[in-house]
Amino acid sequence: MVATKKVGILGATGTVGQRFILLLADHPYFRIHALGASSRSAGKAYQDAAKWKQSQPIPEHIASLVVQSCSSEYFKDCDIVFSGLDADVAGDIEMEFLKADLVVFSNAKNYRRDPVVPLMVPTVNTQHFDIVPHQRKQYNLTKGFMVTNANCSTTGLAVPLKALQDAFGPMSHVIVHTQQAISGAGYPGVPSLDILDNVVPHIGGEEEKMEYEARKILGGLTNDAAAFDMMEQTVVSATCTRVPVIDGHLESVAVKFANSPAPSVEAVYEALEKYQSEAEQLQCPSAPHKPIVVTRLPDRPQPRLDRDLHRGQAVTVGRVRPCPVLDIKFTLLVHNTVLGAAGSSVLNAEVAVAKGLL
Ligand SMILES: NC(=O)C1=CN([C@@H]2O[C@H](COP(=O)(O)OP(=O)(O)OC[C@H]3O[C@@H](n4cnc5c(N)ncnc54)[C@H](OP(=O)(O)O)[C@@H]3O)[C@@H](O)[C@H]2O)C=CC1
Ligand SMILES: N[C@@H](CC(=O)OP(=O)(O)O)C(=O)O
Repeated sequence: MVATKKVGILGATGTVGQRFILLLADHPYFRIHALGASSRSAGKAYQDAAKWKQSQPIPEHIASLVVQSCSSEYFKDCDIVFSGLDADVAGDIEMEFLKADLVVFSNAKNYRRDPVVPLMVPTVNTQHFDIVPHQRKQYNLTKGFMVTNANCSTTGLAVPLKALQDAFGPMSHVIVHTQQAISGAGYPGVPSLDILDNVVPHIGGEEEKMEYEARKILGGLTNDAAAFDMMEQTVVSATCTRVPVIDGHLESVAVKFANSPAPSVEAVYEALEKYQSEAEQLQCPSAPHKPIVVTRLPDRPQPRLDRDLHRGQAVTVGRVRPCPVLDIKFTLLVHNTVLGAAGSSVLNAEVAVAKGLL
């Protein structure tokens, strides 16, 4: 039985913030205690501040909570602070919270490349929590620490790549092409006249993030748990596009393994099916029973049909086939605002609780 933890949400009114509200409203041991957003929202009841766009209503006990500005003084009683802040402001605000010795789980890109901050996908690299004691020393903290989650497209990619790396050793080349949902751009996001009846073949900064982040996530930690070892032997090439889908990023992936011969299609399916995560072994309440849902149907995965499997915390993988250029290719689907954003933070925090870090 885990003792109740008070949690705060920064950026609570945004697309990711709204997902946090839904994921945390009935959580078995996290209780929403404080909500933060910009000065446009501070002082208002949540239901008046948020442009609520979820298919479920605002949970009753949250609707009347007053939104605060994002200053650590209003969050000092929180055991955990989840951040869905706009990246333009996340850097300064999250650092102020960390220096106030608070525990911060961030969705923003600002600290993903920090040498002592884990970049964590909860069904992939929760072993990276081992750097927390070193991070605390660096920042002179007693109980606080910061963990970031990855870019939403990188998150979907990292899960099957980890299963393949565990089963068949390192990959030398990964080529990925994404078809990303419009909710990835926040609210109001991409203008309807740009996206309806159209595909936009560019998402600023996204390809560089995927090419870097996958290698930090799939790398290890040094023996003294004071630095990350990037997965240097793998080159990742990404092409990112925006398509008129509301939620769910679809990705076409081709990989070449460093070792030969390459595994068969059947061996790849089996490795994906067998893959398990530490989050599930630790019996975290939001852990998917299967981090990877394998489909052998020829026309799946599809965003509308597969994004909510395992409450949006699993990655669906299908269409595994030989690649005439690299070794094998497949298609994956990730729910970009659940496992790709708020869901990752919540599950990362559950793992931190299970590991006794807070
Ligand atoms: N959408 C997605 O799929 C994913 C998003 N992310 C990342 O998560 C973060 C949030 O994204 P998203 O929810 O889409 O963005 P939104 O634009 O929908 O929401 C941004 C939030 O930040 C708040 N905010 C803006 N300016 C300030 C400020 N000056 N001070 C305090 N709060 C402020 C807004 O408050 P207010 O309402 O008051 O303006 C709002 O709550 C971003 O860093 C994004 O890159 C990561 C992975 C996936
Ligand atoms: N850029 C992503 C969402 C996002 O905000 O990513 P990041 O957290 O890496 O900035 C998308 O548009 O789908």
